[in-house]
Amino acid sequence: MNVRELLFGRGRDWLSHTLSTAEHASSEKVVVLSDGTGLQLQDSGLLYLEPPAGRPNPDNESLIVSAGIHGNETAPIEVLNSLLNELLAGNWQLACPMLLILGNPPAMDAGERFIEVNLNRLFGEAHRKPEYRGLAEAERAWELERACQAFASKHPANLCHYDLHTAIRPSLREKFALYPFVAGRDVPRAQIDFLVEAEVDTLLMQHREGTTFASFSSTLLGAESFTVELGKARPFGHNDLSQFTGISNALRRRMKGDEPPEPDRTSNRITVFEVVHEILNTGPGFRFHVPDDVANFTIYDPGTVIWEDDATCYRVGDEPEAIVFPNRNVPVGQRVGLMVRHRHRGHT
Ligand SMILES: O=C(O)CCC(=O)N[C@@H](CCC(=O)O)C(=O)O
Ligand SMILES: [Zn+2]
Repeated sequence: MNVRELLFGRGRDWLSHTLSTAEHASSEKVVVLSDGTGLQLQDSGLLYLEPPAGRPNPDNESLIVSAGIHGNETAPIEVLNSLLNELLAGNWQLACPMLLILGNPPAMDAGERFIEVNLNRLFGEAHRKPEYRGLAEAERAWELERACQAFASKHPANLCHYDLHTAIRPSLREKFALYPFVAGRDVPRAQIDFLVEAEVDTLLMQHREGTTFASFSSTLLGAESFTVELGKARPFGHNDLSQFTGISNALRRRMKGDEPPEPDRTSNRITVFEVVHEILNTGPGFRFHVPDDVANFTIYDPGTVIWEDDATCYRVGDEPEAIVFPNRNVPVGQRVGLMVRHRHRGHT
């Protein structure tokens, strides 16, 4: 049996193993590759990797890379699975400690965004709310938090987390990253370089703390974290993986600990937006005036009414604003969309 089969079973890889164990906890397994890299399958979709002692880790960094937090966002899942298959086949060697996560196995198996509740709204303290008690997604959020906390305590230096997604709508800016809000910080230059290397050309700065996975790892683990949107969500078997080589190559380079490419500092490499307003479903009187089929980053002129209810009417302010993640089908209290505009200040 090769290492892959020892970890995941005959004929399986990480993805097929995760789908096959979607409904139950998988037993913990540990294997060591011939080069000394250790792998510990902690649970379904939860894999810890550690290079052998003494292997150079040039930037002394540790990586958390997650996909499948939404089960129907399949391309990033396939990207991570392929990178792991390459590593297990001995095509390259791992330089840094890493936690790889496929977030919501039952939703992946069902081809759905989530089963009972959106996992990416349950991090931080949110999974403890009474209304989520007993739900599998609340348990999973807590399990992922504990795994990340254990990883961060063991490898606190230069912790980075990339939470990979694809979007429901088409997007006028196809690949973009969201930077969770943490008071008083700005995006490090090396992170911008990495996003550009991954062919992500748009960055959206959040305006307040959230309950997403990336927000949790930024705020509570002190990680440099991003939610990275890589294109449109499609079912397994319908992705054109040639559209994802940017992120795949950039992540592989980081995992191997290779030098980054020389950044081109002469051009405007990334366009920065900031969130100016988060639209929430306010309940029965809520009316959302953005059509269902509108693309992310569609621009609205000043004065346009975006949503209203019996007490409030939100109009675009003095400068044009764009809509991101419009989705009227969310429970009361949850996000229907983000209004964003170009950020004036900043080098990035
Ligand atoms: O396309 C959509 O409407 C959602 C795509 C998606 O899952 N995006 C993340 C963004 C997380 C963040 O706001 O940082 C999400 O909604 O959870
Ligand atoms: Zn998503």
